[in-house]
Amino acid sequence: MSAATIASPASAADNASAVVRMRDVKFRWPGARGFGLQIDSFTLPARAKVLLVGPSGTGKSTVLSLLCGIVAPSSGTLEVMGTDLTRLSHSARDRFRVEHFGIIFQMFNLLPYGSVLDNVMLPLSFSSVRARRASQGGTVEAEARRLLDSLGLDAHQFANHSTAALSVGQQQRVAAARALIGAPEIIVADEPTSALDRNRQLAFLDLLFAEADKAGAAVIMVSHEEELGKRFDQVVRLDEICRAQRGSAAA
Ligand SMILES: Nc1ncnc2c1ncn2[C@@H]1O[C@H](COP(=O)(O)OP(=O)(O)OP(=O)(O)O)[C@@H](O)[C@H]1O
Repeated sequence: MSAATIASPASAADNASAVVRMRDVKFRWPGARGFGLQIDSFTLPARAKVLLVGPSGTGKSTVLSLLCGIVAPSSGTLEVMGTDLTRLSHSARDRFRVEHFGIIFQMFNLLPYGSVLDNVMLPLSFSSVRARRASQGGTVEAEARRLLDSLGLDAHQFANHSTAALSVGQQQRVAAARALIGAPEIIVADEPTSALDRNRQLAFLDLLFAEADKAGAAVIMVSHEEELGKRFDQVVRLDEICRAQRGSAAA
């Protein structure tokens, strides 16, 4: 296997300010025949936009789950913002995640009975740091509305709508605003554009990146569509950074 390190053009400087560093990480989903993977080295520089690509079922979402502490490696080092997540308890990882990560899930995971605004402001209930940042320019509601408008969903019209009544594209904007509110340092996005046509995909990425830049956030996005890579600083193929293992207890 080749061990590849994600690095932007100014590699030395970026490495010094990397937001994620993974080294010799091993993980296996439970069960004797569970899928496992091993990541030798992976570095996400601060403020970088990185696209992680690979065929379906090869472990892209699993890498994202490891990276943001939803699951824990069995061995190795996983450093995020200078904190080794492998040393944190499950609940400490949960607190750490909401503070430092904005996550756009593949199916968006919006609260179906909450309003658009309820959904966008949800992370602020769990992170006082993000709540403080979100209120810097006024109120947190004003910031939620600003993000929705900026991402292409008219807040005046939709703020109090139930998210269950929104189109997929509209839900995607709500999920993105929820990830961005309070300026977490890392935005993780799992195939958020797969339901859109190419023009809408690219337009959405432009809006997402403009807000991520404003917040100073790095973005790591997973997709099986390598052509989206032209919008990113770096495209990384999953098999460049990790090997998958099935059915043995090696990992
Ligand atoms: N929650 C889970 N429990 C057990 N095994 C899982 C779980 N999630 C994923 N897996 C296993 O991990 C393998 C990799 O899945 P993963 O979702 O990471 O791949 P992917 O590359 O993101 O796929 P896709 O592009 O289809 O979303 C799957 O084949 C499955 O066997």
